[in-house]
Amino acid sequence: MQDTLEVEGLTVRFGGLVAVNDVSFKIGANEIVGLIGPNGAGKTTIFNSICGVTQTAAGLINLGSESLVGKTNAQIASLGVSRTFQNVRLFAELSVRDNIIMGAYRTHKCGFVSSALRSPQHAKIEKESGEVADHWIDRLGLRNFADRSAASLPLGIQRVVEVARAMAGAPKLVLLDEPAAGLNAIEKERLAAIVKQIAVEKCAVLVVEHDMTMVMPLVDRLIVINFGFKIADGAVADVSRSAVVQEAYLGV
Ligand SMILES: Nc1ncnc2c1ncn2[C@@H]1O[C@H](COP(=O)(O)OP(=O)(O)OP(=O)(O)O)[C@@H](O)[C@H]1O
Repeated sequence: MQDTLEVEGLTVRFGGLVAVNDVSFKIGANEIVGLIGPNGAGKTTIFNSICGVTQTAAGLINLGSESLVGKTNAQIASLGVSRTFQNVRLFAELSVRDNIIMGAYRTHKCGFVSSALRSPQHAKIEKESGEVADHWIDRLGLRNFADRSAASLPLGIQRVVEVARAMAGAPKLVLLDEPAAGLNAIEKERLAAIVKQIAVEKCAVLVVEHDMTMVMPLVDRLIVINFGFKIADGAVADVSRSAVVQEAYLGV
């Protein structure tokens, strides 16, 4: 079976600095993979390359049969890559439901004129997007918050809303950028359970996270980056036993 994401020989340069050096990995559907490494290792740069935010110097990034290299962030999103942010980026004044509807809209191509004139096509999209939002509200336990503004909610709930918004776009790949940042232990546990649920949706998940207490039980596999190089890729137990990883990452 074809992998959802295939990264081959990815290299990214910032002037003279090689931030990502010939990195290759694959992620299959339903797989949750952690991307870890010390500060400045190159994790965010890999993330941003997949999203089309950072220009690559060399290598392939394929989502199924589609090449993502050279595509814009918006094109990549419409091909099926969703993400959440370390600093939650919701529409603060909009309700939880409307935030999630925004995620569902992304899958539709309805022009400005059609929207402005409230054409039958636009009405249909609006109805479908509402149904998708309600599905994710119920699925991720957000019903009690659906009509509240995003800004009025605790960070732990806002992160769940971001995941729901990402899922409403029916992605093939979800990128989670430090989802545990700022959460307490209970919120982390709840979010980890939710991430496990979304992987069941034939969705591949790539998580950048420093918090090992959240990552270890969550992921199927760990990829470790150090100074731009991939130094390990395997099951959590194997990677955490690796001498190279312990030396580089844990400073042992
Ligand atoms: N826009 C940029 N211009 C120049 N250098 C950059 C840029 N973005 C990142 N870098 C450098 O590239 C290297 C990799 O950075 P990156 O942010 O990808 O690491 P990281 O593993 O995500 O680190 P952290 O865990 O601290 O977020 C670092 O040396 C960083 O200083």
